[in-house]
Formats: sequence, structure tokens, C-alpha cells
Amino acid sequence: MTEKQPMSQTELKRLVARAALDYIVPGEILGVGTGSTVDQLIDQLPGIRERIPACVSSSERSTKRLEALGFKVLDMNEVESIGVYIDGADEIDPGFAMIKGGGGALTREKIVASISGKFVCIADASKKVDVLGRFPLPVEVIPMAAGAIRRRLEALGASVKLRDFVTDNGCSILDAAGLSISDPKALEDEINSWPGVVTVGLFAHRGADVLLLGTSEGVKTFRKAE
Ligand SMILES: O=C[C@H](O)[C@H](O)[C@H](O)COP(=O)(O)O
Repeated sequence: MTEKQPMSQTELKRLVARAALDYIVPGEILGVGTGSTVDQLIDQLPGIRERIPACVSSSERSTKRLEALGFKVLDMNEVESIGVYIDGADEIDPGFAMIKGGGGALTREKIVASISGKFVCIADASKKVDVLGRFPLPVEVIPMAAGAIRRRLEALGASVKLRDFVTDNGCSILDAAGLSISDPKALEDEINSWPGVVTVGLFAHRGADVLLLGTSEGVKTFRKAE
């Protein structure tokens, strides 16, 4: 008898992306996030093309992918609200707060999430944690403020690296490792209050509503308690 092979991370991502298709409301504008898990989602959207009149996207990368597949991507300024936003995460805690921005799209992701009725997070099982902070926390900053913000993050106990990357907004990213984030909302508020911070990649005030987690036993669905 041949033993069942464990699913690869890519297969888990494809699986949760497929499960997310059920959350797309026919005829509504779809919010599309960024990252390797969302790439799996985008690749499956042509199969339900007739349900999606248009999208808004959280990055140039996703916009290009969507347009290449023939989807209309609207300018965010033309859109007041959307029903569903589907995006990945770098970490998600039991309260559905997330660290995002490993792919550098945190600011636009937060903007799209802020106008969405439902945030559906798609992630493989490795992303579910008890306490946020194993993944370095991305902070998008105005380039001339990078030094000042680095020092403030270090004062919180983080070890900080400037990412070799320019965001879609022309800004820089600092990755702050070593923070154990017991109060994600308070840290989100604090870092966002520092001059020169564009966005911190903590999604605590606007966390996920539904988590679709890809595990070797299949997709597990978690809903945020009301
Ligand atoms: O900036 C990128 C986003 O926040 C992604 O959602 C996050 O990094 C997860 O990406 P992936 O699906 O590639 O693990």
C-alpha cells in the first residue's frame, strides 16, 4: 500500500483559494489581496468569470495578474464599498488579528480591507499562531523617517532590517523581528501614531471575519465570534 504524501504548501494554498470562491457574491465587486496564496485564487477566478463584474486590487502585482486574465480592475477612488475582500496573511492569532505585508502590500491591503464588509483570510496551517510576532512585523515608512522609526522599534525590543524593496507607494519597509505582540490593537495604534509611518502591518482593528485554513485534513473554516 502506498502511503499518502503530505500536501505541499502550494497545494494547501490552492485548496484554500478554491474554498474562498464560495464566498464571492455574484454581481458584486470583489476585493483581491496580494501574495502567493492570492495568486492561487486569481488563477482560479476565470472559472467563475460570469460572477465577477469587476475587482479592486491591493497591489500593482495583483492588478497586472487580474488584467492579464481579462478582469476589470477599478480605481479605488471610484468605489465606495465592497462586500468581500479575500487576502492572505503572514500570521493570524485566535482573535483574528493578523500580521500582513510580507509581500510589501500592507498599506493598500489595509485601505481595501477598510471598505470591505467581510474579510476572508486564506492561509496555510503554518500561519495560525497563538501570539503574533514570530514573523517580523512589516512597517511601511516614508524613506526620510526610516532611521527615526527604526530607533523607536528597537526601543520596543525589536531587531530591525530595512527591506531592499520599494512599495507601490514609493516608500520603504522596515521589518521588525522579535516582538511578542500580546496586545495587537494597542501596538497598531502606537506604531501608526509615529510621524513618518505610512502603515504598520498589524491588522487588529480591522482583522479577518472568516479564516479558511489549509491543513493536511482539508480546509478548516473559522468564523470570528460576533
Ligand atoms: O503584502 C503581502 C500580504 O500581506 C500577503 O497577504 C501576506 O504576505 C501573505 O502572503 P503569502 O500568501 O504569499 O504567504
